[in-house]
Amino acid sequence: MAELLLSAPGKVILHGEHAVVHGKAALAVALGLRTFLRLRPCGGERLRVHLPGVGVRSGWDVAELRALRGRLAADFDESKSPSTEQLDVLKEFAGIAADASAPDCLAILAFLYMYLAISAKYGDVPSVDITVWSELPTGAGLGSSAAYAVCLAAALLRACGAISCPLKDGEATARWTEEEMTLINSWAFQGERVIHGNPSGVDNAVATWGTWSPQIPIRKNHIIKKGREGLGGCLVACRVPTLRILLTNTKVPRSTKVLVAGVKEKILKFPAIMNPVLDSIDAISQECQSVLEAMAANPSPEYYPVLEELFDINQHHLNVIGVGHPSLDRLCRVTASHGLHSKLTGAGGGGCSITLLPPDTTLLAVEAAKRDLCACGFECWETDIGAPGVTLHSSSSLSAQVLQALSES
Ligand SMILES: Nc1ncnc2c1ncn2[C@@H]1O[C@H](COP(=O)(O)OP(=O)(O)OP(=O)(O)O)[C@@H](O)[C@H]1O
Ligand SMILES: C[C@@](O)(CCO)CC(=O)[O-]
Ligand SMILES: [Mg+2]
Repeated sequence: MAELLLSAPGKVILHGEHAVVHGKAALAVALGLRTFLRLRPCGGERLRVHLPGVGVRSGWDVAELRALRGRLAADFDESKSPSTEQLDVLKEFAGIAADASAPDCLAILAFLYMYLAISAKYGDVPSVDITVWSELPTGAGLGSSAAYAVCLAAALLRACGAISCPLKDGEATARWTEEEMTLINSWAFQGERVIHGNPSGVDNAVATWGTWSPQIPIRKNHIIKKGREGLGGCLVACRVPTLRILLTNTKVPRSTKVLVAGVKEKILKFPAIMNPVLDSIDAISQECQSVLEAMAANPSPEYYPVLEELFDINQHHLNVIGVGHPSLDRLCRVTASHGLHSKLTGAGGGGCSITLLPPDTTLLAVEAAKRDLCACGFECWETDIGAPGVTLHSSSSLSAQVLQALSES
């Protein structure tokens, strides 16, 4: 088989993080920052993996992996969750402690699970050398785990022949068919389960399908159907506005898995208090969607104060459900001092926030806000919102920087 180069985008959640895990709506957009994967055939019956973002360089004998697959003795399917017993066997095999949650451990575990499950269902993956490199910060709320899982799912499914290679000679990029993307998304969701514990599936859906429009309403357990209906509906029914957003990374590390588990615990402890908050977040997502649709039809600046107020209310709600952080409070105060409104995005607990930049925001105000945010030790950047989902690339379509990062293995 030939070399494969592919990529998947990160995402920004405008509203609905955490609530989406409990069946509420979320509005998410694909981000112009991507994770890239290179798969190269190699000899020697070895599988080699290089993940520079999390400091992993590992390799296993293919025969050893086949034996491990036998030990798991499972009927793998894209609709089946990884079981605790299976993950325990993988941890033992990879020398990972039972309670390990470090980025490299989770990355290896997700890789091994997807490799074994996909090869068990569709046939052996040949000896290959896989490198994954990302423009996304890891564990910062921008969907790095989902972009990683989507890249792995697409590469492994292609390597064992379960999906086609849509890239024709002379083409720069290509996308898979709807049916193939559904399969990629389902396997990526299982990879996300290894990393997140109990993901909603919103992040992998966005990384798979991407979006050129700033809204895909998605609910847990209706990911593909809802997401596709939502996306199709948006593209057909309305034009959507381009939002200018400043992304800020507090650089405070956190784990989505831990934060999602913490919210669940709070809901179980105080259902009568927490459930109305989730309902309110759901209403915010619905309201934001209506406003965005109205803005698309009538791009008037009068809508921005509403969007800003929704950011403020949701940020308070996210603090109430326990996923705020002092660094995020500080960030919101700094942007507020420049008349700008922010909320955390993704799992919270640190990580990234989004700040809305209405069209009348002066360059000077943005620069002043950025300067003050950087002075807090944060990193911020404006980036494109709306990006294609999982994509196959020819090597000539990738920048020299990406190619170099992928070949430094
Ligand atoms: N480029 C990568 N290479 C290998 N593993 C990665 C890569 N990017 C992410 N991961 C895995 O995903 C984990 C981070 O996932 P986590 O869900 O906590 O954060 P996130 O996806 O960046 O944020 P969020 O889920 O809030 O959007 C890392 O600890 C690592 O295991
Ligand atoms: C916090 C969360 O809602 C978003 C993480 O990007 C988790 C999920 O949806 O799986
Ligand atoms: Mg994640």
